[in-house]
Amino acid sequence: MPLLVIYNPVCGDSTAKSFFDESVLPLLQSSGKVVDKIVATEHPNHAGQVLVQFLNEHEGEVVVVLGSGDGTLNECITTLSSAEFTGARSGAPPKVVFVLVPSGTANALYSTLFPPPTEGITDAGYRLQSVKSYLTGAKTIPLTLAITTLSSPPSARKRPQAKISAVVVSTCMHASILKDSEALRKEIPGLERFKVAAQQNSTKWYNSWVKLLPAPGAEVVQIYDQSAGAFVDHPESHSDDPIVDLDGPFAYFLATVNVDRLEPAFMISPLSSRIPPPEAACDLVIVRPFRSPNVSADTPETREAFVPTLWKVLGEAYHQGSHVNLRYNENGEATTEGDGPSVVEYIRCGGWEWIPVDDDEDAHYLCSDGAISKIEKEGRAVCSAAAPAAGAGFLVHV
Ligand SMILES: Nc1ncnc2c1ncn2[C@@H]1O[C@H](COP(=O)(O)OP(=O)(O)OP(=O)(O)O)[C@@H](O)[C@H]1O
Repeated sequence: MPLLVIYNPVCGDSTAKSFFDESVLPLLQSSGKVVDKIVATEHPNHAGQVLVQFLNEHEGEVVVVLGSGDGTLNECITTLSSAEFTGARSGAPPKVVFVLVPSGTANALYSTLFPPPTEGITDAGYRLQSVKSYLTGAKTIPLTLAITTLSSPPSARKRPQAKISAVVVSTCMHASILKDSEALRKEIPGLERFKVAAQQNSTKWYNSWVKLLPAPGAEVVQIYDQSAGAFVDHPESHSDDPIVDLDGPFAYFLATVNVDRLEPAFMISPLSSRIPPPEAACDLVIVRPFRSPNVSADTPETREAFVPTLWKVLGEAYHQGSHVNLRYNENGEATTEGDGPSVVEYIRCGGWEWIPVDDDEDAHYLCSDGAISKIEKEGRAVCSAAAPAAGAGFLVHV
């Protein structure tokens, strides 16, 4: 099978080149693998261009050993999804098998597929697990894609734009943090900028209309029931009318595919690995402040008073994803011992619509695998989870 090696020399702590030169390439060679092409990316989107060119030059399914974070993987998938192929490939979507070498900052997909702790294993050993799976011919798994269509208002008569994600699609706090941390990059180069951006956005609530749609093979939308420890049918989703409408305001709204975490310890959608979906689906983590018994109005004071609840949710996500078990107690505190409403609504669905309220500027931002888009005024974002067509799509060695 044709073998392409791509690494991003500037992602994460910029060690991809030395790791490939000293560990990955020698291991491939000593295992008898012939590499057809090796490319160090030179600019954003380069990885996708290289992959499309490689596919045009080779037949059948190809293997890509990819040294990067989630952003470069996304570039490969996005470029390929809209590429026009020539010759034997025209009309037949390609099949690409990725062998991941985590080299980015967060490596959400890799740390989900190969979860820490890593005791008893060296750093190099940890990073070579997908390579070893490839060398031993072990398992591959298909990636589900989340396809988000950003539409303009009907009067604009513009084509919708599609964003493809293999990890996360979010609005609200997560999108705001990603947007603002980019603006802080020059001023604060390290991870500290995410904390500063989180502080800047801690009192924001976001107004939007939301619809939840069932997965193609499921009749209804599902919601996690803490008492049952299982997904159950959403009480407002019925087989004759499965779409669920949710009112805002929202503090947190984040959907994942393929991953249970966004960085090794930040397990924001833990049920995607604890109770794996039987088919392509999004796991949605939602926090709506009005579920709190202490919140009955949207005022600067109630927003300020809600900040500890939001921090509690995010803090518990770092503790094996235990935010999914938080409930309000009689004092309105978020606690795992409470018996009131769940603080987080954890939804499993086929997709969702986000229609931001016009005058809420902040509700118009959407994050797709780290890239920020702006939804136009009177526009909307519609996201759906998609499984690859048989014989095509993206797989990962695990
Ligand atoms: N030579 C290059 N110079 C500058 N940017 C590059 C170069 N090659 C790739 N890039 C860009 O680097 C960005 C970051 O890469 P990537 O997302 O893989 O790593 P990361 O952000 O460190 O990790 P993670 O996504 O896991 O947090 C990508 O958006 C890609 O476009």
